[in-house]
Amino acid sequence: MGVSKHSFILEWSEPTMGAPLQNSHPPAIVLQDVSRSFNHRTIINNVSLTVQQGELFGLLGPSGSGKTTLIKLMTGIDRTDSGTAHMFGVTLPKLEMLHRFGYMAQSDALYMELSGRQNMAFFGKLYGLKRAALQQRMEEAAGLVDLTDHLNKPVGAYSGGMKRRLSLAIALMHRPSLLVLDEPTVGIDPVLRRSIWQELKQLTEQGTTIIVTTHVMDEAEKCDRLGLIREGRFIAVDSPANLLAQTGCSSIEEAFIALGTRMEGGAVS
Ligand SMILES: Nc1ncnc2c1ncn2[C@@H]1O[C@H](COP(=O)(O)OP(=O)(O)OP(=O)(O)O)[C@@H](O)[C@H]1O
Repeated sequence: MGVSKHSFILEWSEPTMGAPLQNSHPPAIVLQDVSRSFNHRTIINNVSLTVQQGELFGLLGPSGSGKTTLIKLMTGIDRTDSGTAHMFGVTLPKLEMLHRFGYMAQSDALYMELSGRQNMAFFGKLYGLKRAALQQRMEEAAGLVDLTDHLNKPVGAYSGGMKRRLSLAIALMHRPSLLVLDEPTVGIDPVLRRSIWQELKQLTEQGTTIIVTTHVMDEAEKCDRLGLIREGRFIAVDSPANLLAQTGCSSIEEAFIALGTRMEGGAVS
């Protein structure tokens, strides 16, 4: 049993002078010269990035390149060693911002002995949803990930893909302004994956900002912009079309390899 994402201890921080607090439409995320090390090893190296509200932003990079670490810094789940992170104009980390985003971690944070319905109800209440709204949102989110018929089973009896789908439903349930999804479609079949991506697109059209990590290239191509990350640095941040045009490649995978070779050691923000 693990609910690690909900048990992080965050520190309060005061808004920084000069932070864009007066702007009614501040970017969803602003990272400025952010770095993070573990055990004297630099994992995120001086990264800057702005993600606008309503953007569908994809993070693409090899295993261990720092994607999960970066999204933890963007959300204030982890703190930077240097540099600053803002979400909707608020300096991170800040406890109250936990209600502004839905986070789907790579490892499912679910109670195995409870049913899918009980898990959804538990997290829904944590997010402050009350009876009627909670019921409605649970039904909507479960339908979206095709779990309606399995909600009464204990999660311990779910397949890996079903657990992923339940985690996604929980992240979607409180309709956050920002959705952060760490490899959301691993173990999900192609048909359902397509409908989940259609829903993600619709959410961004309604103003939700989505940040998603993926290894799946056809998913990467659906993003408004992609950040290609290698060894804790961006080697490129641009729309899929521009990345292809810039490299003359016919696929994002090839573009990633070409840019990695071309820009060895360089950082782009
Ligand atoms: N809390 C931590 N303590 C020590 N090392 C860490 C910690 N978190 C991440 N790392 C290390 O940082 C590196 C980057 O990890 P991260 O999970 O950010 O990569 P990733 O790009 O998300 O990889 P994947 O695609 O495999 O999920 C790895 O070498 C990992 O072992």
